[in-house]
Amino acid sequence: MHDGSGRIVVQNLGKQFGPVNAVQNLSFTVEPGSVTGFLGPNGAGKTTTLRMLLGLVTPTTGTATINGRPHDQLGNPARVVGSVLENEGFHPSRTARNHLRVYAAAIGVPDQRADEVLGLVGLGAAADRKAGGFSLGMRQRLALATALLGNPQVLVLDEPTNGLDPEGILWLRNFLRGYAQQGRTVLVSSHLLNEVEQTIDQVVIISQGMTRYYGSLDQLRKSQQSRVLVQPADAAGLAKALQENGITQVSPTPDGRVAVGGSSVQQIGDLAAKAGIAVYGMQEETADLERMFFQLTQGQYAGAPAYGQAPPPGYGAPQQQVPQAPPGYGPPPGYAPQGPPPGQQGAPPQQQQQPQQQNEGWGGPR
Ligand SMILES: Nc1ncnc2c1ncn2[C@@H]1O[C@H](COP(=O)(O)OP(=O)(O)OP(=O)(O)O)[C@@H](O)[C@H]1O
Repeated sequence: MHDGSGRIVVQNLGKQFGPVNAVQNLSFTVEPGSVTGFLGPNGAGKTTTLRMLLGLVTPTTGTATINGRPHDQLGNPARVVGSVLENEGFHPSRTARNHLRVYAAAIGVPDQRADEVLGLVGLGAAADRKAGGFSLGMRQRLALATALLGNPQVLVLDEPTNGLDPEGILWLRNFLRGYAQQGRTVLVSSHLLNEVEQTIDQVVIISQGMTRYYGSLDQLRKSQQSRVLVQPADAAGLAKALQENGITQVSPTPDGRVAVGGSSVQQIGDLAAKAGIAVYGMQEETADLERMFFQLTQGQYAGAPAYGQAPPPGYGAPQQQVPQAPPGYGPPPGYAPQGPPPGQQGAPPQQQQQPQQQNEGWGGPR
């Protein structure tokens, strides 16, 4: 029997399709009570990983378990895990209710559950309409309703925001957060951080089939320090003056400026004046999570040492095939090519939003 924990554990998972390494040595844990984003660009290996988790693809290496068991050992898996994968088809001439009743019968739940889940996803009014005439948003809702039939403890959704309008994304966000607040597990893949950023607590970022970051989104956010870009008459002289005054996060930029972290415009200006170094311009750059996501997934950036010192903890060249970067940028503290940052695994869920009415937006009945 499975352990009923609601935990997803992926360990050293790999999948090779002929010469293609779709997934390589992937490890992460998804805890119940939270929404975890599974993020990466197109072709990163997200769908392959989810399909291995759901028993649809056999791993080349490693394991993927739900409640301590691989999918094929879950007994009646639809009662444990509900999933929506990309491109799921519906019989076009079957009504939404009948579609659900077919699936309900297959997993041994009563017919009336079809109407319950239609209500949950806001499709109650469209129960007798044929799925062939549904909008993309309505089809997404119907797919979610199908996943909910078995009242599963775990939900796994592959790119659920694809094709949704902003209202639909908001609806889905509230629905998923509400689901996790009931102590259930939600794993959502996406190639767009900004579409799921406000929905997720934890994040697994992959690229080229490998883990790039695994931990809480809050920690990733906190690692995003703002910095000041300074254009001085004497870059090396300014760096020296700053370092002598305890400001150590100083590095050159490709365009000849000096990037300074952990300091204010005023403080830098005062120290430059004291050292007799003219400053022609200063620009404050605020934290940008999207940029960090891009850096982690595209692998175009890696840290460079600052003036005369080692990079700060967590900064520096990643250990896995990530090309070179402009100086001054690097993966955040908590960057984890092969696993979670210390203390991040199993972090307690942080829920902030209450579920709202579940019948608005997302291409609802027309
Ligand atoms: N059945 C298959 N046979 C051969 N190669 C495959 C197969 N399935 C996936 N791949 C390859 O594995 C890699 C990862 O694909 P996957 O679909 O898992 O990525 P993804 O992150 O889900 O991308 P997307 O966001 O575009 O759906 C890609 O290079 C893809 O072409």
